Amino acid sequence: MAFVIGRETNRDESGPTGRLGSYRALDGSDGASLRLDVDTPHAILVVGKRGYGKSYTLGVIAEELACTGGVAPILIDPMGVFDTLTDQVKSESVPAEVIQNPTVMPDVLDPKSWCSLLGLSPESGAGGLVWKAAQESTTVEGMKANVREATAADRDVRSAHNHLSLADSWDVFDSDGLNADTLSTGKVTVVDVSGHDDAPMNAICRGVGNALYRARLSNTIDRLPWLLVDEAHAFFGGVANETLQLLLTRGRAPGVSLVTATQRPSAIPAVGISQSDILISHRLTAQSDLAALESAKPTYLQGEFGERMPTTPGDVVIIDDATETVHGARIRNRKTSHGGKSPRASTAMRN
Ligand SMILES: Nc1ncnc2c1ncn2[C@@H]1O[C@H](COP(=O)(O)OP(=O)(O)OP(=O)(O)O)[C@@H](O)[C@H]1O
Repeated sequence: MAFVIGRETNRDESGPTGRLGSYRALDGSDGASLRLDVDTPHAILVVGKRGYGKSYTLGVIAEELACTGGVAPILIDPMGVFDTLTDQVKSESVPAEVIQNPTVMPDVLDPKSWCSLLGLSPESGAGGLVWKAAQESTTVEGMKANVREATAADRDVRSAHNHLSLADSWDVFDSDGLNADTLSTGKVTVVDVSGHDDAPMNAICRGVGNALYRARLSNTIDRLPWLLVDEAHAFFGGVANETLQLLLTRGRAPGVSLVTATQRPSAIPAVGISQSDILISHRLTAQSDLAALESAKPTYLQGEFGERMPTTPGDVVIIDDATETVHGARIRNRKTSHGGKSPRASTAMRN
């Protein structure tokens, strides 16, 4: 019989689950099957040092969600490695689509976030102009016009205008940008933000997260969204931070799940760890990362965690708040191919 991570022991057992992998026996062999509750909303944090399987695990969760009814999985892909989810697989099809060149609505950013996105202090002359423009206009063109018409020092007008022109050149803002209806499909939607700098990547992540949250609050979509974010430290450090924290603290009530993956748990806010009800940890060795996890989850981590630290890619320790249990497991093989392999000179020589 399989154990279901994230499902309280006294809960009805009929809801959907996804296959995560299997227990890791002491001799390294596979034990009983381990599944993930995908019936109710969760906040899941996947951590591990480079090359030990975080993206692979995110791909496994995405594959399971793609094959689950009633959910809308959306994966923010900063490295462009998840387009392989659309691979045709013989065994079982994984419904997936990739959105290249995604755009979001400009009004997803409030005036303060516009200043922060452009690296302007709201107290500066140029920052003040951007703040006012964002308050009074909902398109980047409109904001630029607003700045041009402002009565202010030439230098500030030029600076504010140049910063807005830079944002325009990213091509990520559009009044017809991604909305919850387009994102809420039975497939896993990969939002490819690779090729963008941190600022535009963050704007897209924020736009997608906000759209899903608002749509669930206003009951305009039926499916329960699951937002999966790889390299999450890059988003917790930018304008997407506010949205990710909102989803972590208030997302589950309207039915929005968040799955974040990072190689640097010490670089994400403590709430990113403490508010996650499921922690999937691949191998970690940096003392600062272990300390960040231990200070946010002391009850489960003391003793057992260090002792069970995995040594092989694909092996994990799972800490489950719902059942207050810790599990040593091996994540299953992907159905679709994994696109996150490190480039190797020896492979390039063979080609
Ligand atoms: N569950 C697994 N089963 C089989 N192989 C795995 C598994 N997890 C990881 N691997 C192997 O480990 C390699 C590295 O995994 P992955 O790309 O997910 O690492 P990562 O932790 O995301 O690294 P990075 O931080 O560099 O993105 C994969 O290419 C794959 O070969």
